[in-house]
Amino acid sequence: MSDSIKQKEQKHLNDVLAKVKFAKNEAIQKINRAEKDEDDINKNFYNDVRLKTSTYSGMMETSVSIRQQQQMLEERENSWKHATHEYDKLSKMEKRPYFARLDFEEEGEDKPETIYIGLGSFTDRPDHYLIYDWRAPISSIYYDSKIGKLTYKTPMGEQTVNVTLKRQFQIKDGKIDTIFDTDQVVGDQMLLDNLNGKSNTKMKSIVTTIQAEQNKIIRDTKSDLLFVQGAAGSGKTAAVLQRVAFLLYQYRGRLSSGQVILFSPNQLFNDYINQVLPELGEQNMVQMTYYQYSSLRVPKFKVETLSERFEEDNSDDAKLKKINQLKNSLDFFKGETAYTNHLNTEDMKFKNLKFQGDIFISKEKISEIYYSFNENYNLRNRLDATKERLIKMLNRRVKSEMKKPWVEQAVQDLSREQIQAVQRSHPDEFENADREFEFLARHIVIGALRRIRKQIVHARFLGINNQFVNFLRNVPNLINLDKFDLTKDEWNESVDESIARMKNGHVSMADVSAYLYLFDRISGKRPKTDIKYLFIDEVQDYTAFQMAFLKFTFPRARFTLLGDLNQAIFTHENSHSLLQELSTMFDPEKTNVVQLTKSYRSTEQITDFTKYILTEGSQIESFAREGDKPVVNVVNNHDEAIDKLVERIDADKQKHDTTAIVVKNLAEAKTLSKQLDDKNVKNTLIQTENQRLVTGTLVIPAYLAKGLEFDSVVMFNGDEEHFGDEADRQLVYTICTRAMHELTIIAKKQLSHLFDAVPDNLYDLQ
Ligand SMILES: Nc1ncnc2c1ncn2[C@@H]1O[C@H](COP(=O)(O)OP(=O)(O)OP(=O)(O)O)[C@@H](O)[C@H]1O
Repeated sequence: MSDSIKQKEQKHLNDVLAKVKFAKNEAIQKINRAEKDEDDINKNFYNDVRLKTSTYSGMMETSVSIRQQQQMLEERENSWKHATHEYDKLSKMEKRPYFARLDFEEEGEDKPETIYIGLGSFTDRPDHYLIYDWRAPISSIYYDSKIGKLTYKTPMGEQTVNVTLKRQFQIKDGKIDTIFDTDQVVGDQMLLDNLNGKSNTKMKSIVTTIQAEQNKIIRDTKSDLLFVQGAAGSGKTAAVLQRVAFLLYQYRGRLSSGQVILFSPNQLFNDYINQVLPELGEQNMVQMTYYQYSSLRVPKFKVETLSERFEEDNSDDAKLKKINQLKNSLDFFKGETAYTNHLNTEDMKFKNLKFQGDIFISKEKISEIYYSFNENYNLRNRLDATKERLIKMLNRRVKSEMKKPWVEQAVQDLSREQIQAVQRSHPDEFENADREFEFLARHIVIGALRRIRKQIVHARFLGINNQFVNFLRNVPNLINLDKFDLTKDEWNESVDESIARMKNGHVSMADVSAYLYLFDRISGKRPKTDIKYLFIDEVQDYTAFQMAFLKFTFPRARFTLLGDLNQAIFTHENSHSLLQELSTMFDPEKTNVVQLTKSYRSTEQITDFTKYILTEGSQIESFAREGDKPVVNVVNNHDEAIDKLVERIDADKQKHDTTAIVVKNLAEAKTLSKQLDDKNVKNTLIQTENQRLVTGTLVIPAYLAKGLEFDSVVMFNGDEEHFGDEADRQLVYTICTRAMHELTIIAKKQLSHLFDAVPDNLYDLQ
């Protein structure tokens, strides 16, 4: 780039920065003013508020005057918030106000236009944009087009422009570092620079280099279901976080971050991505894992953890696999829906309401009331009407209970202070002693019955555990077991196991969703209509049942699902039918399936190697970023394997911030970490998802490495003994695709056959 262009651009940058500085000073003054005003209002509160409390009109006047003071405080608070937000935005802009420039001519206008694009917009006077927000309609030209004619969408319809210049900047602390002019969509050089960087414990935003196919995902506003199927490292997670920022901008004032929910694979991942939105000047959406969501809702049970689930899924128990396949299916969801519908006419289980050890209202009576309402009632209003009746019954019982001997005794046992305290709510004299007794007795009975009242209000008379068991027992009548290759006996055995687990206070991942769905249906829980957008990352690890349940729970939400069917580490072969089952849950007209085939995370050498692990990996394209070929070490025994590992760790220390040694499960991770400790090799064992990611050498089980990336990855025990099963193929792919710059596989005796299809020239055998 010629010096004169750089000088001109630096001059423009200086002008913009001067204006940004000026605006920042104004924001500081506004903040100071708002703080001073607030201080003054607080100080003068008692002078300004006219306290008159002796007459009614005086009291009214006082309250109006307090309200006025409050309003003034609120206004100052708002202007303080606004100015602080502005100040934060401008402070970021001072370092790097924009990253791109576009020159174009609009159709019908002969004067060319120049715009600059940055993380946020900036005007020096109304409607005079010195910088456009990257999410503004016009900015999409930058992401979508090469040089030349194109159309883009505006709120008023399509607009055609002729783009004559696309320029990218790297600006550091107010100085232009580099300038690239490009005729590409988003120049490869800038992307390459970004991808060459080191891994980080926090994911970064990709605003400056969003690719055209990612931009389609980010700006989709039409679909009810947006399903993104993308290769490992193709930027699914990155794109979806930009999408959240885009939606918050597009629907500002109508959509808040609290109405967007993201389900992530594990807590570690939540932590990894939680800086992206704040970096873009937006607040984080609600983030949780499915495990958190479900376990929060069943506090009395311990839900199976990620690690337990992983071990279970990899067990060789064929029957268990079939049972889980059934429980995870859409058929199971439909069967349960049919079962709950039938509860409208019969079979609802109730518990006795007890008082002082005796039955107060029997379950038979409750059932009689519940089914006394006509068939137009649904489960929710049937329950509400039952509660209402029970409360009435309870009220009627107060009188008869007051005559019971225990009440007489309780009244006699009241101390003088207790009597005085109770009588305070009865300011007048009692007519006679009988009236006084009655008053005290009523007070005692109502107090004693309060627990039952609460039980009624909270529908504790529903026997949810019993009901769940009843449902499970009924499954053979609701679902064709043959389809799942199960016998009635096998099913019944599994029900016994579920019951035994629940008696121990545990519930499996496969059971918990069905349990919650049943609970929500019979308790008439209202769906969460406030959530407008729901995102699921790593959707291939979800079951069709879970998806149907989430759709039921968040009926107004638009779904964005991201997944790589090749990385299903929990649901394996089911994952391929997930897409098909999903298509039956959403309107096909409003479903958009997008494929991302280019992988950005890894070097060309790593992507070319990893795609051969998959049986159908030929579609995956690598991004041209050079690195070393993956290294495969086949050694004779464990000691040699550890020696090779230590060698690798030492070599990596010179080049990289993070080396992750990924093993199959937690037990292996623990053993290996200890062995490295014994050799004085510093390492961090990642054993729960509640830990924080750190740099350095990590030892991590595969299921916790989901969605993450590291400079260098060592797959330890990549041999036939540990990964000899065809079912491990997707897991091996997930492990190897975590590597950004370097990949090493250490195997004892014989390399796993899952690497058989990789051509010899794509790796170095050492
Ligand atoms: N357009 C882009 N510009 C810069 N970096 C990008 C871009 N797209 C993706 N990346 C980077 O590539 C890496 C992989 O992206 P991401 O984690 O979003 O992929 P993914 O599809 O979710 O992967 P996986 O399914 O393997 O977890 C990240 O470091 C991300 O920042």
